[in-house]
Amino acid sequence: MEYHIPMKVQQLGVDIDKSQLKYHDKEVLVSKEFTFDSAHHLHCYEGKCKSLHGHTYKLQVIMRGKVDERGITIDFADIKRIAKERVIDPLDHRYLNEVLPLMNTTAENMVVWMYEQLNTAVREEGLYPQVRVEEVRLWETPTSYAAVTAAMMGDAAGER
Ligand SMILES: Nc1nc2c(c(=O)[nH]1)N=C([C@H](O)[C@H](O)COP(=O)(O)OP(=O)(O)OP(=O)(O)O)CN2
Ligand SMILES: [Zn+2]
Repeated sequence: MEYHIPMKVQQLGVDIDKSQLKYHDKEVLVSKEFTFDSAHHLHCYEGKCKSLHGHTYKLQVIMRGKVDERGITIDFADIKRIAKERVIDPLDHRYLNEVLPLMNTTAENMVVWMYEQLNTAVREEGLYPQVRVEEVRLWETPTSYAAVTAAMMGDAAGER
């Protein structure tokens, strides 16, 4: 996204040159966390999780990109909007085996699906061409999570 900031900007009441602004252009990770509640059961699994049960899942979305002249990589509000539209709202208070594409609803399979949903949204919107999904983590319980990174998905810098 292009922001037109006057060559002279006011910071702390002092006019400074844009070239004096520190830190824009540096790459930074930006992260936001969400929770949602869903029911599921596992197939091909012997243990308590073969029966219908529920979790309060925790999702962490980590984006990576250059800091713009406002000092922002990607607005936290945009991460929230994208995650809600593409992941949280379709899954919250739903039966996962019914709403997800055909898969065993393990944390591993779900986190790959989530990464793909988020990555597609960021690319399709084009609001932040310099930003990409760097890592997605999905906690099924407070002590168990699965994660994928851009490098694991073949989307790391230089691979695109
Ligand atoms: N590698 C995976 N193992 C298990 C998954 C999974 O998605 N990936 N899922 C389950 C079940 O869905 C289960 O509900 C969660 O398992 P578990 O961590 O064993 O559940 P607990 O309630 O015992 O968790 P605590 O935080 O230790 O209380 C099983 N395995
Ligand atoms: Zn479970």
